[in-house]
Amino acid sequence: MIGEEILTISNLQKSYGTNDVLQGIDLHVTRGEIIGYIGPNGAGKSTTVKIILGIEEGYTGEVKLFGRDIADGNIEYKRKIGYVPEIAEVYDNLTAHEYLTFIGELYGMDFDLVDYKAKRLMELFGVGEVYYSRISSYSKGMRQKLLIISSLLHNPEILFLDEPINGLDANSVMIFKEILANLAEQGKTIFYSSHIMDVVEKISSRIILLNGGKIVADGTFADLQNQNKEGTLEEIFNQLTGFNEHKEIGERFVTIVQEV
Ligand SMILES: Nc1ncnc2c1ncn2[C@@H]1O[C@H](COP(=O)(O)OP(=O)(O)OP(=O)(O)O)[C@@H](O)[C@H]1O
Repeated sequence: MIGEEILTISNLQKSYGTNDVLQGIDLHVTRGEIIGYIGPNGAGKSTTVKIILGIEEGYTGEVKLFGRDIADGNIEYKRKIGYVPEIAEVYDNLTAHEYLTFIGELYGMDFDLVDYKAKRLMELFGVGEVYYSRISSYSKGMRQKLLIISSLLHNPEILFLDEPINGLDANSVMIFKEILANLAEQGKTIFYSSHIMDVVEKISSRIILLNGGKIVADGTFADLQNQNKEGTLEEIFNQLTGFNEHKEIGERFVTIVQEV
């Protein structure tokens, strides 16, 4: 059902010691949205996602997924989530066939169905020929494609993607953008964290910028352009995070490199 609220975050706060990473996040996400979740290094993007996934505890505030508080002890909601972490631990000694069927079976899928889906998806992503090869022999991009496929095998309702196109070549990025647009059309919700601003600008139906523990911008790219100096998302990001020292820092960096 389009228009249905999938994710609701109310006054989410999280600290690590004296580091108050999230200082009251409020967010309402509707089915079918592609949220570009951006912010400077260390802003708390991964922390937010880990809390929603139930991997990170010790927060205050409330997180509701599919209408239920994730802290209510019922972990059934995790079956409806797909996740591509920024850094993933994959069992390198397995083949994609072994790994993906293992993941599928963890989700309670039938072996033959998951094997069929995994093989077809690998083929469509241009890596069908390494389906029976060990993951340890994969290139970076091949590994990334495997992670993307593994997050989608069980047909999740919501996808959390942390730098998902790391290592993908230009053609594969184009395929991936189409996959995301199609998933959103089918009513899937996508939460996309990345530093690659031109891709975020193009694929997101809504962009959320986290800075200093708070959401400092929330809207379509056009909204953000209207509220700020017109320009690319990269320029808006620079403006909203108050950053304009790149030239000076770059010069000083190279000066120090040249000291011998
Ligand atoms: N397990 C942890 N223990 C202590 N501090 C942590 C832990 N995890 C994250 N932090 C801190 O929380 C802050 C937010 O980290 P987080 O990984 O959420 O940022 P991010 O926005 O995803 O950054 P990046 O863009 O660099 O991936 C950082 O200051 C980080 O050092």
